[in-house]
Amino acid sequence: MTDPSESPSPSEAAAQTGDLPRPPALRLSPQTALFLDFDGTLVEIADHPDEVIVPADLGAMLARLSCELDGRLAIVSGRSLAALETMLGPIDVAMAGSHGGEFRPAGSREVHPLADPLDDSVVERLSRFASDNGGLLVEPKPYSVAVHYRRHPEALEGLLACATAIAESDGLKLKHGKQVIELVMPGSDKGSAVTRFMQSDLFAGTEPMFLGDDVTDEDAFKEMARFAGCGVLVGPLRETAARWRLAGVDAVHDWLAEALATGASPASTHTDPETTPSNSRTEAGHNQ
Ligand SMILES: O=P(O)(O)OC[C@H]1O[C@H](O[C@H]2O[C@H](CO)[C@@H](O)[C@H](O)[C@H]2O)[C@H](O)[C@@H](O)[C@@H]1O
Repeated sequence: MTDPSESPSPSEAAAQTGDLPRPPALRLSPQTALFLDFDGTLVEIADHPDEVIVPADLGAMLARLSCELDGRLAIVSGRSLAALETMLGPIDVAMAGSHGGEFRPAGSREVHPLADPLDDSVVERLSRFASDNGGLLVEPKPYSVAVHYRRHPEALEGLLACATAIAESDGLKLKHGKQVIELVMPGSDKGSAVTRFMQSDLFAGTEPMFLGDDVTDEDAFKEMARFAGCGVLVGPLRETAARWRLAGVDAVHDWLAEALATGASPASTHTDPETTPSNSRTEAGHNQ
């Protein structure tokens, strides 16, 4: 039998193989909390935000997982809660939207703001830039705004200058995601969203896992350390605070489906002694 103490930790394995290991099987135990990003994690990236293909069974699978975890599953997205509900239908799953600007607990459709709304003039100024530069897509959300340059890569430099100027004059935070520049209220990100959930009675004391693909998910990966949890990078390897990696959206679906097929295991946790490091979980750059 393998002695777990002789198995490499994720960071040792990463150093040996140049990659992050696959996460251990998800166990649907009372100690587990699960946080899932949406775009690039649960659905493949598409050319336009409205063009993503949502698998027909995704909402039902998430609802089942949430039920097995007694509500300790949350979708944490840059999208608005309204957009997530349009994509997934009226499922009873906890969600945080607009990069931590708003959230709703499981079992409720009531939206709780976590940030102040953006001033209308922010969207107006970005919309002016967008229409002057070939019609970039502006996606206003209740607590943030995104400008997509996927179809206009030539506009990136000007967009960055425009958004940086607005961020500085209005005291906002700029996020640069996948072919998108976003402005959000300061203090609002995926890390603060995770903390909001982890401080609730339902999530308190559990070990969280956060699955995400984008650099905006790094705030949440780093926050995992506060709660003895770990991040799972979805997609190609890059510099990250995540400890594990799944190759892409299909691998995420398989990993979640395996957990449902195996069923609840009340006495166990998702922690796997062979892959869980005993040292600090925040160290970044181990895959540089
Ligand atoms: O946190 P997420 O759930 O990953 O949301 C991040 C942003 O996702 C959406 O934009 C991204 O996905 C689009 C559809 O695949 C793609 O066209 C775009 O280039 C990506 O940036 C969404 O529109 C944004 O509001 C989210 O912040």
